[in-house]
Amino acid sequence: MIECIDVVKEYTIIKKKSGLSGSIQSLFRPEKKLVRGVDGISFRIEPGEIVGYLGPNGAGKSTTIKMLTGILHPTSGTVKVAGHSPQVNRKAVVRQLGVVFGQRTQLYWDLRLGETFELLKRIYRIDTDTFDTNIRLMNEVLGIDRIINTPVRQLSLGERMRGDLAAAMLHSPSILFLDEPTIGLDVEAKQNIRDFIREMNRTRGTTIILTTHDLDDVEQLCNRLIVINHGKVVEDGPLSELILRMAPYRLLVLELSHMPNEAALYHPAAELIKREGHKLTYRFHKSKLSASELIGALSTQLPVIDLSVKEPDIEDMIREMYRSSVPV
Ligand SMILES: Nc1ncnc2c1ncn2[C@@H]1O[C@H](COP(=O)(O)OP(=O)(O)OP(=O)(O)O)[C@@H](O)[C@H]1O
Repeated sequence: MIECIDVVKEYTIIKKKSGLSGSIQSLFRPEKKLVRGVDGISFRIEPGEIVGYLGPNGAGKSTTIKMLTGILHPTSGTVKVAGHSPQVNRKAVVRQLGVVFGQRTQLYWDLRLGETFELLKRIYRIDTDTFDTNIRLMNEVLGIDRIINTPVRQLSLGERMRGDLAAAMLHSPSILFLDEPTIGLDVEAKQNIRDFIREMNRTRGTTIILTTHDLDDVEQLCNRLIVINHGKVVEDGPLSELILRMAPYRLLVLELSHMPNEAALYHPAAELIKREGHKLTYRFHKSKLSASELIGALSTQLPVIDLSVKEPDIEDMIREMYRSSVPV
């Protein structure tokens, strides 16, 4: 459904020279340099997937999305969306796509939200039945009816995002690109947006590609992550697999009523990594031992009064992924 094969995108930049004479020289005899925004990426996304497309700033996420939507042409390699090249057959691709940028609205600032929708109906030539059905659905999942008569410029950030998402879905696209859809929103508004994304994927089978720096989005929504850094794909797989590979441990924290003898603290498959008063922290390998097995075994030999299991921190894991994928 979406395919990139060995895609490279080069940008030409003017090399800046230092000092006033350098600046003047650059003006008359600019020295050009090629930089790679995307450097040979390949992946395939099947219909109905929710994929997190992650990477640090400047990794090449926007460049990829722009090529998939036909805004940019790859320098080399193949890009296919729903069987079409976005560069050759942009119209056919655009019909399949909804795109939302969290940082800037695609709505018309001076129109009421409802008027914007009417305009999009004409631009996309959406038939009245489809339009009415979609407006009804957007009312149910995004509460659009409460803001439909408000001029776009008066909408709050969360309302505007709901408007943008509804606008992107009016022509029933099969693919939705969401660029930072929860940026700047409060906890409740973020939750609304995530519910909407899940709902579109569940009820309509919409394929969703999400670029985000919000790891709660990733945890709550994405079946799969593609991580890029310096224009190359450095990870591609389910979040659970990445976690197991990058952070295979869990922690069990036990609080005891009193300290028993040393031998009782021992478990053959878990390492006691911290002792603070009557509080003990064990580290164990997730694939070798379940938390309930460990809790069962230790609570027979220890006077446990409280416990908690801690999962590895996804933020740490992603940070490590970005750090370790820097080319030397
Ligand atoms: N128009 C352009 N001209 C020159 N270089 C560009 C251009 N657009 C992007 N780049 C460069 O290409 C690389 C990838 O940029 P891109 O915007 O795709 O990254 P990104 O992952 O979307 O980053 P961010 O998270 O900051 O939005 C960066 O080094 C960037 O400086």
